[in-house]
Amino acid sequence: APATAAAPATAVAPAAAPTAAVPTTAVPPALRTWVADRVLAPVTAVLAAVALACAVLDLAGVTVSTAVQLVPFAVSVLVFGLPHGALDHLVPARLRPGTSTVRSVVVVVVLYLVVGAATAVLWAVAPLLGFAVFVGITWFHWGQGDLFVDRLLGDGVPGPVGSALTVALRGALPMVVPFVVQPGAAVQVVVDAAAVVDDGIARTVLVVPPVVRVAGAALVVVLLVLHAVVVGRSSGPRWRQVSEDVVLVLFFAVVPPVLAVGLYFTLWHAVRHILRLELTDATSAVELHRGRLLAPFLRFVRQAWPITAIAVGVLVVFALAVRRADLGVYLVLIAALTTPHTVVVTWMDRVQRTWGSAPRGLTAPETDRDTVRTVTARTVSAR
Ligand SMILES: CC1=C(/C=C/C(C)=C/C=C/C(C)=C/C=O)C(C)(C)CCC1
Ligand SMILES: [Fe+2]
Repeated sequence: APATAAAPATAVAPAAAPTAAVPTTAVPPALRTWVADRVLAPVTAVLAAVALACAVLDLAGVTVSTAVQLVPFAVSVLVFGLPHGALDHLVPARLRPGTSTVRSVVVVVVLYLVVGAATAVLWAVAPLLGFAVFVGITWFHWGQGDLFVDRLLGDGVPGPVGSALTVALRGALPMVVPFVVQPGAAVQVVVDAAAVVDDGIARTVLVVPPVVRVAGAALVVVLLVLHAVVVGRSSGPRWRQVSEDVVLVLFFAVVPPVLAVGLYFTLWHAVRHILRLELTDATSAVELHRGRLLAPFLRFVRQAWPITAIAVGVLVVFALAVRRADLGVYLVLIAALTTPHTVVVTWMDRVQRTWGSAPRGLTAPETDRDTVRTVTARTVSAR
């Protein structure tokens, strides 16, 4: 009898204790290492290399052609970028036990129709305001994407204030730095996108007032310094945080804005979010825990292609309707999709508690360490 009484206690303890008490150990170290070394570090290195190349070209007086600058956004229609939101309809079913797939799909489809339509109406009535709201939402959304990765890896700045600082800084780097350092090029993108819905705006000459540039620069510097100080004081690993901050600020300062934002969207934000989604799929999560990156990604591609195809269809219809096919058209579509997508991801943040001190359920519940061990043992013994 004592043996049977003791058994459940030992079986439960290892899985439950770390999640509740020590957030940094909620994700096994192996997964943290795979993600940091094989996904995050290579992407940071690519951005650093592009920044260096652009700085050298700039010194040599060479300008990067518009066609080349558009490549990452063009690629993002099919690779990483547009697909990264294509599983939103499955998110409630995956993260809330007991939610049926049908209910999950219906709720998210209604959300997309209502919130996406509201965004489209705002653009139709006031395109420049529409773009401004889009920049604000992207600031928040790209920041929250980085916050999740911090929580997954157990580094970064903890607690609600730390979360707000992380989101404010990481969203500001792509959304504020281009307007501060390369205002002419950045503002041209805004005018081109607004002109999709109101061609009168095409002739508008927008300028970023010097005072706004100075205020933007001051804000970014303050956020960078605060982040560096708080990360420096923390006991966790600091190298990733600080190196990413430095690379991102230089990247958005020297790389032409369209190229910079396109590369960041595709390789940084979308890749990180796809990883987050893969971790909500039990099969993929187990594979990720074992260091496999390709199989979960192919699984994601299989799950994401139908909605991606629908989104591409909407893009084509929209381009035909406005009789243009350029970055502006793509950005208007992304704006309409990003508002509901951000609602879904904010809901994920709530369920996964990424803003609090003790994040929970960052990976599918079936993939705690014991399950991974059992699955591994089963696979090994089957050989
Ligand atoms: C292209 C570009 C800009 C804005 C891009 C935006 C706002 C993109 C948003 C994409 C999203 C939200 C994708 C989904 O996650 C700026 C900042 C005006 C600077 C100039 C280049
Ligand atoms: Fe996103």
